[in-house]
Amino acid sequence: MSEAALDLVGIEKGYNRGKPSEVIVLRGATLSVARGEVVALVAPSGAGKSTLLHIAGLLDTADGGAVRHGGRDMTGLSDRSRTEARRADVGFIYQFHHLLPEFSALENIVLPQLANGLGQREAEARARDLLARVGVAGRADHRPAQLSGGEQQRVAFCRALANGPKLLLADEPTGNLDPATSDQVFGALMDLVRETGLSALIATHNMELAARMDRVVRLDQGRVV
Ligand SMILES: Nc1ncnc2c1ncn2[C@@H]1O[C@H](COP(=O)(O)OP(=O)(O)OP(=O)(O)O)[C@@H](O)[C@H]1O
Repeated sequence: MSEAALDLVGIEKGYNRGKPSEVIVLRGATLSVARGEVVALVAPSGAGKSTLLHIAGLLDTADGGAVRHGGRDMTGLSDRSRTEARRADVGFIYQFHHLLPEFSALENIVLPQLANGLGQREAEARARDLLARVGVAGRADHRPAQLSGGEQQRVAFCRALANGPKLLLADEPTGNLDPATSDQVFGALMDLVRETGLSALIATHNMELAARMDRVVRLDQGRVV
C-alpha cells in the first residue's frame, strides 16, 4: 500500500493563545490527499483555509496534531529541516501571482531551479517546456506587468511546479480572475497537474471548479467534514 501524499491528523491551531484576542481556528482537522489525487478544499471566508494550507505546506506549525508528507512525519522537525522538506516537497500557488516584477516570466521559473542546484541550461529548458504546456510560450521574455492576469497566473503555476514538487497547495488560484478567464486558467492548471501526476489540495470558493476535482472536502467549525 502506498502512503498518502499528505496526511493531516487532528490539527489544532489558534492565534494569540491565552490573550483576550485569542482565535481558535482549527479544532482537530483531519484530511488525507492520496498520491495523484486532487482535492478541493471549500470553506467560508475566515474558516481557516489559508491556515490549514500553511500548516500542510510547512510554512507554519500546528499547536497539536500531525503532518505527514508521503508517510514521513513532519511534526517536531527543526526549522531548518522543515524548510528543506518544504523546498523539496511542496509547490505553492496563491490568489495573486507574487512573481518577481523585475524578472521575465522565464526568469521567474528559472530562478527557483537555480536555487535548487540546477544548471542554467537545464532550468531554462524546463521553464520553456512548462510555459508551452500552459500556453504562454510566446510570453517568456515578458515581465509580469506586461502579462494579462490569466497569463500571470499561468506563469505562477509553472514556477510552483519548477522544482518538481510532490504536493501542490493552492489558495484560490484563480480567485482574482473574471469567471471566463478563471475557467480557462483553471483548466490549464488541471491539465498540468494531471500530466505530471501531482497530488494537490486546492482551496476554492467556486463550486463549479471544486466539482472538477476528484473529491471535495469542507472546512467547518475548525474540522474537515
Ligand atoms: N496571524 C494571525 N493572528 C491572529 N488571527 C489570525 C492570524 N491569521 C489568521 N487569523 C484569523 O484566523 C481565522 C482564519 O484565517 P485564515 O486566513 O486561515 O482564513 P481563510 O479561511 O483562509 O479566509 P479567507 O477565505 O477569507 O482568506 C480568521 O478569523 C483570521 O482573522
